[in-house]
Amino acid sequence: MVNAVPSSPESPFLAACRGEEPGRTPVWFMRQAGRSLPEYKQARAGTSMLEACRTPELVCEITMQPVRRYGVDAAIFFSDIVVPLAAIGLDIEIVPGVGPVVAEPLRTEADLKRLRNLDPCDVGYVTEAVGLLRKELGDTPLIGFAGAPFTLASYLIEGGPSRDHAKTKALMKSRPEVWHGIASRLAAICGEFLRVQVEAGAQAVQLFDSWAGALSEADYRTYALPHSTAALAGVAESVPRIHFGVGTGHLLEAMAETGAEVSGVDFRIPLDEAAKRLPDKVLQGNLDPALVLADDAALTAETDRVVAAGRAAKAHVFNLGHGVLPDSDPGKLKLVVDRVHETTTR
Ligand SMILES: Cc1c2[nH]c(c1CCC(=O)O)Cc1[nH]c(c(CCC(=O)O)c1C)Cc1[nH]c(c(CCC(=O)O)c1C)Cc1[nH]c(c(C)c1CCC(=O)O)C2
Repeated sequence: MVNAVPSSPESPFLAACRGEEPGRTPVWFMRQAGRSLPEYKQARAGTSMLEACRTPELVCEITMQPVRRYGVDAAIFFSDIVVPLAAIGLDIEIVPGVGPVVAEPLRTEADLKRLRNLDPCDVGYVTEAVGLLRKELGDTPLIGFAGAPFTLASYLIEGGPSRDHAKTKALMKSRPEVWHGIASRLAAICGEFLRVQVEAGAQAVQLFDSWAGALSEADYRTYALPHSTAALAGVAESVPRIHFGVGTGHLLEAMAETGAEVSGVDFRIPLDEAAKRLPDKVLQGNLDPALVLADDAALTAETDRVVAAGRAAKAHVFNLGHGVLPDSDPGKLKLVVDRVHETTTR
């Protein structure tokens, strides 16, 4: 008889995502790779953000940096939400300190044809980088991700980052058929981008609808929900799906209707309150990223509070309520990881 290969130790992150009781509360951070790490700044020196995303060895190195330094329970693939848009030929740049900037914003029906489907060959560097990472990561799971249609559309329609998303909302209301055309094409692109990552070996995905909080619940349901649902459908049944937005307390139930197994909660809503509203969902969150800049006593107390509130959920994946701020001290993030692990290991 052939000896069975010892199964790898159960990942606390994947167990929690499935709604099972993990051996400890898993923790990872949105934007855990990036400017808060000196080794990131060194690795990125002289390479533009998009160029870095297209260089598999560099993607692998940068993705691994926070895993090595913090001992987090999951890695997030180093890329950006606009990578698939640049890959289909849109002229997009990521400007340091600003964000994605689009040379010719989308505004009219004629612009629809610029949103062609994503072919896996367009992002061969993603497939290659995920393959490298699976070997490097061992038992640590890799999270793939994409931007949701509304958040991507906002960059494409506004031409860059926007506080009020005014042009996007105006287009939505005055030309709904153009809006739905743009958003459904973006859904196909981000669904394909997620599929590429999962097929290459990502064991979970996160859909970032960072700016969905700018919509009322009624508008979210009409203009965003169907497209986010379509984007996530492509990887349903294959891996756990996390869904996240900022300032989306009024949208928790509506966003949960996309079918994602895990609901990201930003820091404005306590996890125990979110758990009451979403009893069937695994919750991810929600330490205020600003607290990482507080003193150790305040940071530890707040970490403990989030862990305690998370016990009300079906299962809890500890995270920040939004991405790591660039001024964060990596030592403080390590303190958070260690505290969560020490206080929750069964
Ligand atoms: C809205 C959004 C974007 N990109 C992303 C979102 C959704 C998440 C969120 O709400 O923050 C998603 C993203 N962007 C990046 C990741 C990598 C994985 C991770 O560690 O989380 C992820 C998951 C790398 C990145 N994406 C970007 C950086 C900084 C680039 C640099 O180092 O110069 C990183 C590490 C650039 C980027 N790209 C974007 C912005 C707003 C910026 C910041 C611009 C700046 O302040 O310089 C668009």
